[in-house]
Amino acid sequence: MYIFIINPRAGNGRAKHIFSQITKSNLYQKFESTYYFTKYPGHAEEIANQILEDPKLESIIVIGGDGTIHEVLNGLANSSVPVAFIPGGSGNDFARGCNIKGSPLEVLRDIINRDSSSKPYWIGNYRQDQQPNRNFVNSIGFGFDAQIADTVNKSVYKNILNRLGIGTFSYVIALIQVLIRFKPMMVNININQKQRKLTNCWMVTTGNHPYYGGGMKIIPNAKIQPNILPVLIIHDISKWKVLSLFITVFFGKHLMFKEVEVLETTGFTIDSDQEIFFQVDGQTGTCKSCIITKQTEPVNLQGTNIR
Ligand SMILES: Nc1ncnc2c1ncn2[C@@H]1O[C@H](COP(=O)(O)OP(=O)(O)OP(=O)(O)O)[C@@H](O)[C@H]1O
Repeated sequence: MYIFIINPRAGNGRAKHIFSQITKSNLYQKFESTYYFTKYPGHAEEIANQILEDPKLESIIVIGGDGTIHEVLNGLANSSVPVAFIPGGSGNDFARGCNIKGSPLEVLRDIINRDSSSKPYWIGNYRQDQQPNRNFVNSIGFGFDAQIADTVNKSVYKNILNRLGIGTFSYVIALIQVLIRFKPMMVNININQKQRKLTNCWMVTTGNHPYYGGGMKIIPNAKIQPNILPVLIIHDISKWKVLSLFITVFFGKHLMFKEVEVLETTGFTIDSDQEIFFQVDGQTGTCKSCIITKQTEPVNLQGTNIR
């Protein structure tokens, strides 16, 4: 049996609308399924964890955005149950990263038709301030990008621009707002057996695929692969240069700047005496230390076009 988990709030109601369309289709009548709507933040994680006990469960189909798939994959712990995703959020970076194409019904058809050929996808793990280990599905970032994500999440313009289909523009507005007030971080990074102290650090970000902020190619060389995490570090840069650097992010050309480093590692730690702003799959907070690694066991994803 297929079990749908739908976030009715994702994409300002888009996910709910998509599921309603699906239930009216002939395709929906062709397989056994049931569904759950999430009722509050964190609920998708609880649902995913509970339905694992269901002996009839064949596959979980998530309809929502990046926050919803983040919760579901955290709720599944290390289970090998196949997961499929129908994008219904605002940013949908996960769908972009996994090359999920077509209308919701086309994606559903792919999921149903290809259920024997799921593709592996390697998520990342993070552990902040001695708290339990958690998973990131897209990316985790510290510093400037985290403050931009936080400003976007709290803004009034996010929903308006998303409705107009130009959601990425909210990141441009937030970038300028954050640029004016941002103070570079003082952080210690332990990476590839080297301890580095960065006194003028703008951001440290890693991801399981290139996309962030509704389609920006923040880590252009990130690949869906086991073990390796590309880590992008921006430091010792002036505010004006950051502005020109972020314009080039849209074309993936920001790696040309000498202040941008990309290292490859199996894991790293970051810490500071001060609270560091972080974003994980678009949700934000602060911490003083974090250990980041890549999960070795893959998630089985259905209905993607991962190459
Ligand atoms: N019933 C609900 N009421 C309020 N919030 C909810 C509910 N169900 C889930 N949520 C929360 O909604 C948040 C946003 O969901 P999600 O990220 O999937 O959509 P989005 O923000 O529109 O898309 P994207 O992250 O791709 O831009 C999640 O953090 C989730 O915890």
